[in-house]
Amino acid sequence: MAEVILRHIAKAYPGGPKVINDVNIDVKDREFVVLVGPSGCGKSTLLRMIAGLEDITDGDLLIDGQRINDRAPKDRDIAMVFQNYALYPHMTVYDNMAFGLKLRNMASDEIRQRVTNAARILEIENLLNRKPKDMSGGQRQRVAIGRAIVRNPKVFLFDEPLSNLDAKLRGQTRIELQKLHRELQATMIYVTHDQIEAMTLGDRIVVLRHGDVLQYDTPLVLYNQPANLFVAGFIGSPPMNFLTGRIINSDKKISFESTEGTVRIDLSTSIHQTALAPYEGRDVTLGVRAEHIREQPIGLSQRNYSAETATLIDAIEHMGSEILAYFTIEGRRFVAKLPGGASVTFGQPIALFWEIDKLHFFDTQTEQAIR
Ligand SMILES: Nc1ncnc2c1ncn2[C@@H]1O[C@H](COP(=O)(O)OP(=O)(O)OP(=O)(O)O)[C@@H](O)[C@H]1O
Repeated sequence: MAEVILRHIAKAYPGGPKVINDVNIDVKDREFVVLVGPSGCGKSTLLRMIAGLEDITDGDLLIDGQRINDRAPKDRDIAMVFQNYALYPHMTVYDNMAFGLKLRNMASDEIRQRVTNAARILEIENLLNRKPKDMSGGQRQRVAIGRAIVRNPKVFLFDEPLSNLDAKLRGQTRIELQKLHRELQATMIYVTHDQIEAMTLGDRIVVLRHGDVLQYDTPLVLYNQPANLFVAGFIGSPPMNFLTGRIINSDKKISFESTEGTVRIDLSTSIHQTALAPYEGRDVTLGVRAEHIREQPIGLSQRNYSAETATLIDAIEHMGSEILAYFTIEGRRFVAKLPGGASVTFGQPIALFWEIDKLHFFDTQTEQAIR
């Protein structure tokens, strides 16, 4: 069992403002939770507080119900894997992995068994006699993870462990980390600034900004029901398209009209109607994902797509199975994800349809989703 609970956790560095404000997170036993957010949002600070490498200014940190705020890092039964691997350059892989166990006076048979087992899981058995300088970045990263595994900790912490790897290796290692998590059945907390890494690895994801948790939920909920503009724009690739405007109500028909009036969408038969009714006359921001803009409204019932939006495609990216088609509305760049076979040409006028029930609306002032 290893359940980690952060209750009203706050952090201020000496003489500075708060960099973590009242954070509440529960990580269930065996869960893989990812902390994600832009640079400086406080994710490393939060992880280091869990590891015991930073003091906690306020709040309670509980592991399996025990408050461990003041417990030394070595007594927390937590292992951390760092971005820069932090291997000892003069030691072999075996000794790097065995070192922490020797310090704990573990019997050498037990050490050998643990190191061999970790090396098998990570498929680095043939590297045990190498020194770090004679290995690739990906291999060094495995050794760093192996050093955590041999300790058999209650909780694994990862601080951007893949950021020194090239794109291809990052992709492969992501899949290996998923397998590792399944095999070890351990609680893992993982920090990254990369939303794709967060989406592919996390059972649940904590989105942080300026030391606040903006949403904590599963990848699919973050993607399909972002709680606010920030999460909507941060999660997803390509990012969600946004258009500012207001809700108008004429002849008892609710619709969205963009600020400059070039887009008007009848919402009167949509799922948004009830939630948007109180917003009549107010500023809202419409969000639409690239895959919900279509070249043709095939497969949608009539009430489910917008009147066509006539536009000019100003850039095209052929991805093979799909085409990213870029266009501009009221000075904002939009992107539509069209099927690979779609006949779109640069500079040609095109009519695009928006899936109405898949649109998102946000209160422009509070930035919160309107539901
Ligand atoms: N030792 C320190 N003393 C004072 N302020 C610090 C210290 N370490 C971090 N900070 C500040 O705390 C805030 C959060 O930093 P932190 O490193 O946790 O962010 P992060 O989200 O991990 O960013 P990055 O992705 O760039 O590593 C930042 O504003 C940073 O400047």
